[in-house]
Amino acid sequence: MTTSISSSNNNNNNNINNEIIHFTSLGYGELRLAKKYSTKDILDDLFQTEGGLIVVDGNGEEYFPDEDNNYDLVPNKTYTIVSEKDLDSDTDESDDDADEDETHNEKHDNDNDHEHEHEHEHHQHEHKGCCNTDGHHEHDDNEDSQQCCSKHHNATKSELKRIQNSQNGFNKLLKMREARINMISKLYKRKYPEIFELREEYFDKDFIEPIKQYKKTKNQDDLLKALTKLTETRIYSFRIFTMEFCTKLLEEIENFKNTGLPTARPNSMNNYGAVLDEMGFTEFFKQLREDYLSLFTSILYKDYNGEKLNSHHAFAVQYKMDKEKELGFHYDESDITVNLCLGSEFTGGSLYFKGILDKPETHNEYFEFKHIPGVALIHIGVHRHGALGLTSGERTNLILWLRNSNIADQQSESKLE
Ligand SMILES: O=C(O)CCC(=O)C(=O)O
Ligand SMILES: [Fe+2]
Repeated sequence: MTTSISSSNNNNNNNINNEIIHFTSLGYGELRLAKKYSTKDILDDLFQTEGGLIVVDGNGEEYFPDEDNNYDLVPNKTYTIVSEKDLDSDTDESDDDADEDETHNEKHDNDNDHEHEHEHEHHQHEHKGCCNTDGHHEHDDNEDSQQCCSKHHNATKSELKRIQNSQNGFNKLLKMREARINMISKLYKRKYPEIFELREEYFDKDFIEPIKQYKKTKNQDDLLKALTKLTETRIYSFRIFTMEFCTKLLEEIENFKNTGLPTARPNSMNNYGAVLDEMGFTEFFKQLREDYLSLFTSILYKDYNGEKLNSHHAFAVQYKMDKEKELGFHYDESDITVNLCLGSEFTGGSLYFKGILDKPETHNEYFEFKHIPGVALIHIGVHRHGALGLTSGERTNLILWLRNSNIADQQSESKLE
């Protein structure tokens, strides 16, 4: 069975894709939001600017709301949100900034003060989503492989780190997430409400039968029949959900995106997709982690916290020919990752693996895996990997970052080259 996304039978939500506005905020990530939701009150809430919201376009021009609280913004353009409060605290800490400038100039001999100033301004006003700021530890010398020059990134990296490392910055990120979740839970009309609750009937029989058998026999070999071992570095493939469920989930994600409700970037590297936890799937994935996936991880990945998973970040990544086709070489901010292809139709886009970060003896590995709708992989989070370019169609994958951490849903990912 092939999966395809239908936009014609969306219930209640009109397709308003062409009215999406892109917002970026210094140090606090990016957001897609329908024009109809881009009012002063909503933006203040989503960016936690406490009334001190400033909207600036790519030329540095400031926008002001009309009497109905609306801004005259152009769909598909990127606007920067600045908080008056953050500007104040930036001025207070200008001494620190000067120190950081020196560090920056050491790294880039050809930088001068003027260039730096320009980079800084460029970052504030024209940041197009090339490098999210969520705790991204980048080691990239190859500027060609990035849309965004690393110089630009580094110009503000220390500053962003400072913001994010501070307790205030972290609390603000949490509040922003809470504001998105509140808005979505009030306004989102689910296309398939039943899939937000984990039911046994959604599992592929090749996944659930071995689990049932294992519960009777307590024999690990019975459980592991659900998985196929692909490499000595512990990459396994398995079918987890039925194709019918995968198709519904894919349509639900598409439906959500078409509403124009606030959509954060899924992680620091993927630009397109959605955070499933924010859509209302947190309980679903918590149950999946605790009652099902942990059975496997506690046997297979003891040395990577497989027995101690207590949080997750569930998101979808999307690749399209005219948008994002590939994903750079990186490792995940997870202990263990599950990656399930949902569809729809595509060629290319294979996943490749090149050894585990903390196991140098594995670094000459090269393993390529062709994504197949309905088939999942499970691997160690620091197993270095990337996705090759799509050659046609569209690909959406569900990614589950499983962690032992007190902090659920921290979004980051580390780039390697
Ligand atoms: O596109 C893929 O299948 C891989 C995505 C991935 O590695 C990630 O989001 O961390
Ligand atoms: Fe990844």
